[in-house]
Amino acid sequence: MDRFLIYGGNRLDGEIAIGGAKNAGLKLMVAGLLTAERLTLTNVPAIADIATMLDLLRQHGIAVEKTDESGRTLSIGGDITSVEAPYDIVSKMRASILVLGPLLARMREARVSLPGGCAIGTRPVDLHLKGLETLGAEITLENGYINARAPNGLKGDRILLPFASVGATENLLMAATLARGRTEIVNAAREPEIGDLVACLNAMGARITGQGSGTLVIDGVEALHGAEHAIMPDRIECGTYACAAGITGGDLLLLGGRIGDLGAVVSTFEEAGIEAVQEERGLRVRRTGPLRGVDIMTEPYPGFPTDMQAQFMAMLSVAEGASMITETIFENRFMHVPELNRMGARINVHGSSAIIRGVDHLSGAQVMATDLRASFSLILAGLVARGETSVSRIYHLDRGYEGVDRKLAACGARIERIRD
Ligand SMILES: CC(=O)N[C@H]1[C@@H](OP(=O)(O)OP(=O)(O)OC[C@H]2O[C@@H](n3ccc(=O)[nH]c3=O)[C@H](O)[C@@H]2O)O[C@H](CO)[C@@H](O)[C@@H]1O
Ligand SMILES: C=C(OP(=O)(O)O)C(=O)O
Repeated sequence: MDRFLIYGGNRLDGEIAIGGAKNAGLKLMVAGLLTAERLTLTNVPAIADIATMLDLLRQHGIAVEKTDESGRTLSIGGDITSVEAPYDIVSKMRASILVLGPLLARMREARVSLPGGCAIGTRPVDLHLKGLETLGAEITLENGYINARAPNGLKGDRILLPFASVGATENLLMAATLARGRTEIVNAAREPEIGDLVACLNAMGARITGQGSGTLVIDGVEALHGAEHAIMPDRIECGTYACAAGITGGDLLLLGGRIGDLGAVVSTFEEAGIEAVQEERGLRVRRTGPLRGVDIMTEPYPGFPTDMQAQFMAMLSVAEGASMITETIFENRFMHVPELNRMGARINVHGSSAIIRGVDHLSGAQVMATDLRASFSLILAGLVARGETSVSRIYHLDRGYEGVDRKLAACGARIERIRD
C-alpha cells in the first residue's frame, strides 16, 4: 500500500493546474447511458473513481474509448447489454447508484446493488428510490439489490425533496429527461456540478430549466443524442490547494480555478486571513497576515461544502484563537480529528461540532487516511508540521486527487510517494 512522506516547513509558491471535477465527471459519464449515440467528454481527470466508473459502464456493455493520448478525452456510447450494477463495483464507489435512473429511463429496468454506508456516514438512498417511484417505477429490495421496473416507461410528476440531496437530484434529473411529460424537482440541490450536468444533458437534447433556482423543470423527450462536453474544473480540488497556500503562508495561482463556483468558501477564506482573487488564468490565493480562527457550518451549496471541512480543520488547527466547525451533512465526518491530534492539534468533538484551539506548531507523525478529504487534511498538516509525516492508506486520496505529490512538489513542498 502506498503512502506519502512529507517534510514540513516549506512555503508553497507557484502554479497548480486544477483538473476536471470528479463530482461532475462521474455523473457526466453516467449520462452516456441515456443515448445510443456518442457522448464525448473532455477535461477528464486521471483519478481512480473515473476508472471505476469506466468499469461500470463497460459492465453495462457501453464502449468507452480514450480518444487522445493523455486519456483526458472519453468517448462513450453503444447499446446497453446488461442492466445490472454489481456489488463489487458499487461497494467501491457510491456514485455507482446514479446509473439507476438512466437505466430505468432507457431500458425500463435496472438491478443495482445497494451501496450501503461508508466511513463518513450511513448514506441511505431512500430519496432516490421514492422519487423514482413517484415517476412510476416499481421498486423492490432483495438480496442487497434494488430491483426497479417501469414496464410502461417513466411518467413525469412533481417531486418534493425533503432534503436537497445532490445524488437524488442527479438521479431523478437524468431519469426525467426520457420520462413522458413534465417533471418538477422541488428543493433540488444547486451544486455547480448539477449545473454542469444540466448543460450537458441539454446539449444532448434534453429540455431542462431552472438550474440554480432550487426547482428543476424537465420536459421529457423521446430520445437524447450525442454531444461533446468539457467537464468543469474541480472546485474542491481548487479549494484544497487554496488551503495549502493558506496553511503554508504561500502564494498559489490555481490554473483554471473559478471563484464563482466556491460559494461560501470565499468569505470563509477572507475571515481566516486568506485572499482569493480571480485572475485571467485562474484563482490567485495568498495569505495576507496571520491565520485567524473562524466558525464554519457545512451546508448544501452555496453554503460551506462538507467536502472542504477536513481541509479547513487542518488549517485552523494552526490558526490564532479558537474555531468551531459544525458538520450538518454527514454524521461521521470527523475521522481526521484523532489523526490531527496525534500531530499536536487541539481539537475536541462534541456531537456534530468540533472545537479547534489553534496551536503554535504541529509535529510530524505517522498518520492514517480514513477517507478522501480526510487524507488531504493530513497532507496539509504535514506541510507545516515540524519533521516528517507519513500518511498511509492513500488509496482514499487517489479516488479523487490526481498527481498530488507532483503538483505540491512543483511549488516547493517536500513530499514523496513511497510504494511499500
Ligand atoms: C459523487 C458525489 O458527487 N459526491 C458528493 C455528493 O454525495 P451524495 O450525492 O451522496 O450526497 P447527498 O447530498 O445525496 O447526501 C447528503 C446527505 O443526505 C443524506 N441522504 C441522501 C440521499 C438520500 O436518499 N437519503 C439521505 O438521507 C445522506 O445520507 C447525507 O447525509 O454530495 C455530497 C454533499 O455535497 C458530497 O459530500 C459528495 O462529495
Ligand atoms: C464524499 C465524497 O465523495 P463520494 O460521494 O464519492 O464518497 C467527496 O468527494 O468528498
